[in-house]
Formats: sequence, C-alpha cells, structure tokens
Amino acid sequence: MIQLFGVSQVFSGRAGTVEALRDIDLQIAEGEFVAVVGRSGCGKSTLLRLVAGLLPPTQGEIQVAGERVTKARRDIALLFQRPALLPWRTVLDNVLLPAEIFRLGRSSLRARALGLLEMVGLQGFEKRLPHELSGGMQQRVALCRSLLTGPRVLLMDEPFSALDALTREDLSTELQRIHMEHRPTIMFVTHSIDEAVLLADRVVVLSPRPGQIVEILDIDVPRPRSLGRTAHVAELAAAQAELHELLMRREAAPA
Ligand SMILES: Nc1ncnc2c1ncn2[C@@H]1O[C@H](COP(=O)(O)OP(=O)(O)OP(=O)(O)O)[C@@H](O)[C@H]1O
Repeated sequence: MIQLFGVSQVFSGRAGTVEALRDIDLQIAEGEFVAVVGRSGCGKSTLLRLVAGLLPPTQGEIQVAGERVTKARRDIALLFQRPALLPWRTVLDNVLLPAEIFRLGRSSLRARALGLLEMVGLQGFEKRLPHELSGGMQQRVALCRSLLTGPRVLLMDEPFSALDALTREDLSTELQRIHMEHRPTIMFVTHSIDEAVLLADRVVVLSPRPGQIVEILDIDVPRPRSLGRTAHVAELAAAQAELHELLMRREAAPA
C-alpha cells in the first residue's frame, strides 16, 4: 500500500543544509499498522510529510496504492500531536470539515460523522465547542475528522503524546478497535516504546540524523493488546526490551 524507494531528504536554507533522511526503502502492506521510532530530530515527521505528499522528496520515490505521491490526497489522512480544531465550530462541524474541503456534500456524511462520534464515546457532545472539551476529547474529535472520508491510509504524528497516561491508554484501545474494524493502513510516529509495541505489527527503528532504517521489528502478539493484560505480557515486555536496546545504541548502525 505504501512504498518508499531510496527516499532521501535534504533541507537547504540560509543556515546551511540538513540531511534529514537517507536512502529509506520501506514497504507497508494494505491494512498493516507500522510504528516509526527514533531519537528526536531523526526525521520521523519528515517521513510522514513525504508520504502525505506535503513535501517532495529530494531523492527517491513514494507510492501509495501503486500511484506516485505528488500532492495531498483525500485517501490519506493526517493526525497530529495537537488536535487543531477550529475553535468557532461545533464538534460536529469540525468532524464534517473534510466534507467541505473535498466538496463531498455535508448531508451525506452527517450520519457517518455522528456514528464516528458515537464510536469514540462523544455522543451528546456534537453541539459543544472545542474549548468545552478536555484534551483527550478534542483529540477524539480530530480522530473522527481524520476518519470521516474513510481514508485508506492514516498518518499519525505522536497523536497521543500531549495526553495523560490513562487517556492515552483509552485512545490506544480505541485506535486498535478502529484498526481491527476498518483496516486502514497506519503509519504511527511515536517516542514511546510502550505505545509502539502495543499498537504496531512492525516497528521501524530510525538511526539518529540522518535517519536511516536500523531495524524493523515484528511484533507478533495477538490483538487486542493491553499492557495490563497478563496473557501476552511476557511477549510485549520482550519486544519493549529489544526496542529499548536498539534505541539506546547511540551509534546505531543502519541496516
Ligand atoms: N522545513 C524544514 N526546513 C529545514 N530543516 C527542517 C525542516 N523540517 C525539518 N527539518 C530538520 O530535519 C530534521 C528532522 O526533523 P523532523 O521534525 O522530521 O524530526 P523528528 O524525528 O520528527 O523530531 P522530533 O522527534 O523531535 O519530533 C531536523 O534536524 C529538523 O531541524
């Protein structure tokens, strides 16, 4: 579904050049959940922006569903650390925003928007304004907005990192459920080893800048997963330890 062939990114500015990513080759299958981890500044967000078509790669090619990515697409949704809701719009109108952007007709998507809000436990909050909601609730609204048009690809950049631990766990559970039900292909950037292991089928480990793939770890644990559930605690802990070890190797050599 997502394919990167020899992708490199160099930023040039007045202060000089920054090599953010070097020679990334990666194949992500349809419906797969892939987490991307690495030290701060190693190019994780840049990687997502490239796949989203917000930035053309300096070198290499990116394809989504067999087509070269050259611009933002309706079937690719993005979710950031901050929910970025429009403060003057109600919860429902925020969720329906993509209908207007992509000129899809609000009325046909209204039922879907209400269904999504119900799925994340926000029924009854449709007419509220964003400032009347907690941070976790706002991020749920942003999640609904990103799912409105039924995207095939969901790109998530540390979406839960601004939330408290319990809300984060709730949203991780919801995201697992959404993934199991709707099977979008997900690329999920995180700083959290626990979160990567809990959510992903595979974890891509990037080296410090320039980001290169050091290792891709398979997380072969049945879903739904929970860090508190005893059934697979040993497997999850082993994967966490391995990931930790890979990330702590300061001089992590690219594969
Ligand atoms: N538009 C830009 N112009 C110049 N340099 C940039 C630009 N965007 C990113 N960079 C640089 O590219 C490198 C990678 O940045 P990026 O934000 O992708 O890293 P990251 O791994 O997501 O970091 P963090 O984990 O801290 O969020 C950094 O050195 C950053 O300063």
